[in-house]
Amino acid sequence: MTAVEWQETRGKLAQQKRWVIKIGSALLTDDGRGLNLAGMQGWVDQIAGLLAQGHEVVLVSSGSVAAGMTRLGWSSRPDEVCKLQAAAAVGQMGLVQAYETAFAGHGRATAQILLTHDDLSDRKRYLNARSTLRTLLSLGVVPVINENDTVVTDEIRFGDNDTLGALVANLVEADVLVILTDQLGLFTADPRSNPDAELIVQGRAADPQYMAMAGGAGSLGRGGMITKVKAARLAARSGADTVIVGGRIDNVLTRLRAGELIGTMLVPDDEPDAARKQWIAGHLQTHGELVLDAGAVKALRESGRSLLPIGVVAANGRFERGQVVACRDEQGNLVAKGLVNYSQVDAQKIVRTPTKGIEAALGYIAEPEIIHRDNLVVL
Ligand SMILES: Nc1ncnc2c1ncn2[C@@H]1O[C@H](COP(=O)(O)OP(=O)(O)O)[C@@H](O)[C@H]1O
Ligand SMILES: N[C@@H](CCC(=O)OP(=O)(O)O)C(=O)O
Repeated sequence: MTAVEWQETRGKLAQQKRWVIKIGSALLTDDGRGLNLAGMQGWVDQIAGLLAQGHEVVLVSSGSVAAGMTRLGWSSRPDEVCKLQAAAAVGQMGLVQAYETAFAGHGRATAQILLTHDDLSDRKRYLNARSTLRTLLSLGVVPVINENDTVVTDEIRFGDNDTLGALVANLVEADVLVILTDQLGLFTADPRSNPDAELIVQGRAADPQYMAMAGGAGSLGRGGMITKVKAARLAARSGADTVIVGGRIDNVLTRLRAGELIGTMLVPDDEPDAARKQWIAGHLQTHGELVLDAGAVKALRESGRSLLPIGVVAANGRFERGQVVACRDEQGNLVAKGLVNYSQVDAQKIVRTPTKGIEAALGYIAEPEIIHRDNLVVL
């Protein structure tokens, strides 16, 4: 790949609306001495700038265990899980307090979201997390996400927040995942032990050579570069680019947006839209079906609209909210697949119903659409 091609790819960042930004322990904890408040203020100022330019930002932030250790006066990381969980609970307070204060200076509200693996593997909770995050973004709020360390056990933890960042990028279908860390990016070998290692500027997330180059963590972080390269691969599944970059670089986020060639950019093999659709279509089985009238088929096929209950004539089979259903025309041809917002029982009650009639029919309204267009793959 040539320098001109690199530059072209970086130029896309300014147009990429939805960013997930992950800030790692190695940066946040000021080498173990509590939270790096000055650093946090700097990233928040830059994120506020991104928001003002029309971007949406989800922040995935580590730092709870390290912040908790300082608050509790512990100088070394304990081995016992219960102590780590206690430290996380104490430290998370300081972490969100620091973000809330820093964002308030820009007139922005923040929202704390603590997730576990179960939240993302259970369909219903997955869909709820997704719609809450989308709502927060539409309100201009900055979600601040961390793993719910207090309730997870070793077997089920993400452990590192790189993986969590990538799954969040899948969840919100982000355009780009930015991983801020303590090195300038991915090097051909761990620069701590290989001073001659060279920075990778750009490559394909799926390229196996990057896994071979990546080593483990420094003293504070959990995952090292291996989990960052894996995260880039995961993020690519829903079409997101990943940039691994030094969080201590002056104005790092602003400069990334301006297209500067800093850090390492790892891109998906497929076009983002194709990857995103494949992801929705491929990672879930279909459970039941919705039968669409001709107007709804046209709205989906020709105008890329969401599917509203008014255009649905029947809901067949057994499905729950959050499962994938097949959408067929009245002749039985497959038109689309998508994540449905209502169970079969409720969907059947609102067929042919205008949006304003949903509440009267069900006694509640989950979403105005039966399938949102972001969750729909037209085939
Ligand atoms: N090929 C590599 N390029 C850059 N850093 C590497 C590489 N291999 C291993 N590392 C290590 O990964 C560390 C960053 O990961 P980690 O400590 O988990 O940070 P974070 O808390 O930001 O996730 C670096 O400090 C570095 O020592
Ligand atoms: N959830 C943990 C973070 C785990 C962690 O350190 O992850 P990472 O920043 O990826 O090395 C915490 O807040 O302390």
